[in-house]
Amino acid sequence: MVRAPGDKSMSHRALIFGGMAEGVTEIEGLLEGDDILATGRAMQALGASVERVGEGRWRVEGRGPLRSPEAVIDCGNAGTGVRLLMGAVAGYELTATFDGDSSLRKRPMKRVTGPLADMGARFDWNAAEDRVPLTLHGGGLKGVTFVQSVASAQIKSAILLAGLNAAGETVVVEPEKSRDHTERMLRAFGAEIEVTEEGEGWRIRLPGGQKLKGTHVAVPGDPSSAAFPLAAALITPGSQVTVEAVMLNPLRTGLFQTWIDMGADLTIANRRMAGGEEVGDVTARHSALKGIVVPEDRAASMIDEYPILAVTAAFAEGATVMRGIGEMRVKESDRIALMAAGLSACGVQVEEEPEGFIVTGGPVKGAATVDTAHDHRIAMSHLVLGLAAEQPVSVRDPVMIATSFPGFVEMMNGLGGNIVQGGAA
Ligand SMILES: O=C(O)C1=C[C@@H](OP(=O)(O)O)[C@@H](O)[C@H](O)C1
Ligand SMILES: C=C(OP(=O)(O)O)C(=O)O
Repeated sequence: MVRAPGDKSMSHRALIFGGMAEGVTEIEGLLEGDDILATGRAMQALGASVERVGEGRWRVEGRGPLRSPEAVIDCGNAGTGVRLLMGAVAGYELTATFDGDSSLRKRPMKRVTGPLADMGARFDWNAAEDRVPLTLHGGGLKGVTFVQSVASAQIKSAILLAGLNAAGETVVVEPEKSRDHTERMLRAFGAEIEVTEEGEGWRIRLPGGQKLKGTHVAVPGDPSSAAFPLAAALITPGSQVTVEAVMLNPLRTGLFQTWIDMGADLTIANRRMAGGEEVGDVTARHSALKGIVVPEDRAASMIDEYPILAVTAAFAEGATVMRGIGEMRVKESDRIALMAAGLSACGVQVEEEPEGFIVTGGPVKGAATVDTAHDHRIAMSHLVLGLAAEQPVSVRDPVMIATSFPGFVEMMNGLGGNIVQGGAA
């Protein structure tokens, strides 16, 4: 039995909301990964008090309106960090410059700066349009109605956070549902927020001029991280792994359903509530998987999980068709291209499409050194593949694993894996 690190989405939000709130926020189970530590430093630079008081236990205290930081805010590798922070600060009278690593500098930012500019924030592109580094001038916002064209919780969250300090009402219409951690956690911080079902998605209404109140946040285990040890069990003969206290928010569990559809022996026990979310202990046993066509309307609920799904598909009988996932190309790397290249190098049959890919199972040779382009999920996916491949697999640049899953190598080796760190790449 192992425990996955704290959920990354909830950890960013707990630090940001805590720093915007009046009073003290106590967090337990915080993911102490590099993405989150960068968000903690950012909130501190913006004037909040952010203090580690024990393992995974943090105390955050808002100190009035956020203020202009003295230095550039470095969000590292974190898309969630930079986009939510921009939304959070946009409602305050301040100027802040945001930057990140070479991966973050390639990711689109207009999807968030566009609606924030409609609300009244101003932006200077410091290097290239649509990219960090950029400078944000906040304050004087008015609420807007924004209809999402991509199902993105990062965009939705940035607009809602800006809306807290805007004049009038902010409305976000999502034609397709994306993870709802912001809506749930804002409520826990005392915010008034109304969510109504609309078609396949929902309409979210948030009155402006609201103050958050500090609270207690218990962060459950991250299903996106739990996916790696569970995948290892599914593809390695004789294996069984249980990950305890995994968050089971239905907007995050598309992968588990997909594996079950592929014939996986995956069971969930001890369902209970923790930190406002349902959690459960998830057990995977080595299974004879078969390829399927993954329903496209499931994409938002498993968008970060396609790399590891593709690995398990390589060990399945037949083809697994993954489509409607063009968003994968604008994550920490172009994940469709990187997975296609990595799997092909390991002897797996992959067909790349503009907005998806098809993986056909068969013997997985391994015996390759794979590029990860600063992407934690590409690195972890190929290391898991290596556990069950005929010959070992190496990954370049594995240091990014620490952004979301510190202790990954130790956990996998504790479960019987043989991942060796260091050596020639
Ligand atoms: O809001 C969040 O915490 C996240 C939203 C998703 O991104 P998009 O909003 O770009 O879909 C996801 O890929 C990311 O890892 C975390
Ligand atoms: C896409 C991811 O994160 P982010 O957008 O925060 O960089 C991820 O963790 O897979």
